[in-house]
Amino acid sequence: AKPQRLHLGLFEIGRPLGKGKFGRVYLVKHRQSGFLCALKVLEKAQIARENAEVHVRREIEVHGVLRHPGVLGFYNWFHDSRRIYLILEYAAGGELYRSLQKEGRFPERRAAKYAAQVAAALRYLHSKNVMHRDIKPENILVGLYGELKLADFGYSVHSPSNRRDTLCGTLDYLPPEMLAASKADYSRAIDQWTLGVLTYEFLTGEAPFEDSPLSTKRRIVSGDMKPLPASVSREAKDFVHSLLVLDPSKRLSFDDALEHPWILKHCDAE
Ligand SMILES: Cc1cc(Nc2nc(/C=C/c3ccccc3)nc3cc(N4CCN(C)CC4)ccc23)n[nH]1
Repeated sequence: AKPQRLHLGLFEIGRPLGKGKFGRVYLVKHRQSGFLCALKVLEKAQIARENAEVHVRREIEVHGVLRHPGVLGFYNWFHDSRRIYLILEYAAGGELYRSLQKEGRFPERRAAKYAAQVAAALRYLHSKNVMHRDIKPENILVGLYGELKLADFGYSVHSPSNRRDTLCGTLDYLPPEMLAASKADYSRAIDQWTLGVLTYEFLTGEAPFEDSPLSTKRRIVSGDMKPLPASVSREAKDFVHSLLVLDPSKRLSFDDALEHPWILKHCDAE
């Protein structure tokens, strides 16, 4: 049969799940199949007011090509005169940051599993030359089986495959380092740092450099993170410290992170 155009009538609207910047997210059921999805409703007027057309276009363009168990599914989208509708995967476990808030911090086994899932999802994003740029517990949802799903690709961009094609004019005068690391490498290093911050937060319930605004900056640039509690294992400390390295080129790669003793200790035995 000819695939019919998508419209709101195809869905039975359920409870609101949350309110984002440009509109609400609802739990909905696709009437025909009974399939549960999350419908993200964006008000066009609100998008225009915030001059966020590019932002929304990017979210659709970037999220639309991603398919990975650690990335929230983006099924399709449609619009009418007043709104844009994104049909997204329904993650039945809710928001990760609420679990972290409620439990204070996670046991090491759970923190290690989560860190491995985020590392695998980030490695996938980079294989697609996508930089998320906004990884934090607030942007991570939990699936039905407790698996993590990176969500909210509004800030993400397709990082150019390498700096060369973003440079105009001759390459002759460029210093080696400008040609050496491609943009993707830089964004990889950014997400490696973020994985370190996230893992620290899983283990302690706090961010490693959390302080008053001024001293947070000072702490970050000097790599002066708040010490992990003595109760945290040596392997966990080593994992976090291998990611929160000031020199971007010296941070643990996602491949190495997934082979780290702390991860293998907790992730082998399913
Ligand atoms: C896009 C999406 C969301 C989603 N699932 C859920 N989103 C949000 C909160 C969503 C939200 C959206 C915008 C702004 C703020 C929050 N809250 C949820 C809460 C859930 N429950 C059921 C599980 N309980 C432990 C906590 C409450 C389940 C799924 C949720 N799947 N796909």
